[in-house]
Amino acid sequence: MSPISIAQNNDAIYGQQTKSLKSFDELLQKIQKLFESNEIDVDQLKQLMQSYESNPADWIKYVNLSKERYTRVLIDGGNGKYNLMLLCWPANTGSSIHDHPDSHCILKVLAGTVSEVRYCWPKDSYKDDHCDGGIGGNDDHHKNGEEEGMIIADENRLQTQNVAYINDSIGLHRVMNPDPTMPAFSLHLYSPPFDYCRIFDEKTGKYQTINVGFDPKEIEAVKYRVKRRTAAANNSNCDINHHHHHNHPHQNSFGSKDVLVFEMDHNPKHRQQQQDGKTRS
Ligand SMILES: N[C@@H](CS(=O)O)C(=O)O
Ligand SMILES: [Fe+2]
Repeated sequence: MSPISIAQNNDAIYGQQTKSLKSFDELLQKIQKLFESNEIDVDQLKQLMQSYESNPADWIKYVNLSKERYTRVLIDGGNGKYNLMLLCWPANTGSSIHDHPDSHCILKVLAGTVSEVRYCWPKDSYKDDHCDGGIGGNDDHHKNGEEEGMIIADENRLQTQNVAYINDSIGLHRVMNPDPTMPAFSLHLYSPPFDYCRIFDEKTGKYQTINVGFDPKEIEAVKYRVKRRTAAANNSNCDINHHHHHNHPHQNSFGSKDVLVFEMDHNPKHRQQQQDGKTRS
């Protein structure tokens, strides 16, 4: 796969006149279109995210709200170039302090209000991975046994429609939905995608590496399975003695047409497997 180079152009002129996007699908398509290129302007991405006017009816179908923790629902795997996901924050929940391994992270609040607290990297942690390369091995980087509390760099309250951006060179963060009763929802775009990150202890600055996955959305609707069969099997009018179409790629040797048959799948286990497969693609 070719590497994606992401340009950061602070003088970007894009979006000065960005018209607002009223449809979530249009946003998804525009993001896909942008990523057709191998050089993507982050500012352009931010502006795209900014330009979408959140309407819960658009994205409610992705919602998967847990009772006690935030959930991550994959919307678009971006052909390996990015992950676009809906994060569902129950009342009074938050993430641990974490990094975004070499990824650009653009976040848009779709509903509710979230607070973002930014932290400086604890001494040596950033350098460790970026100079020595490689995660894993020894997660204890406080060689002299000294422990240091983490330093808050910044605190932002993000309202519905607001967009925030972070990457490892900016620092670490923790996102929270402080509301005691209302859930919050945010749209996150990560490029390139990552499936692990580091979480940090606020008091000691020590970290551990964890895997981050997706929460498959429960499917309410009946899904279809696709089966392939030939029309000859259930079409008595088919004349199997006529061979004049045998060069056609969709004709089998008996001259009947291959058709796709959609079949309802009533087995909930299959449905779950299908969904699992989809969210990991
Ligand atoms: N980066 C976090 C969400 S957030 O707190 O920014 C994640 O991908 O799960
Ligand atoms: Fe994050």
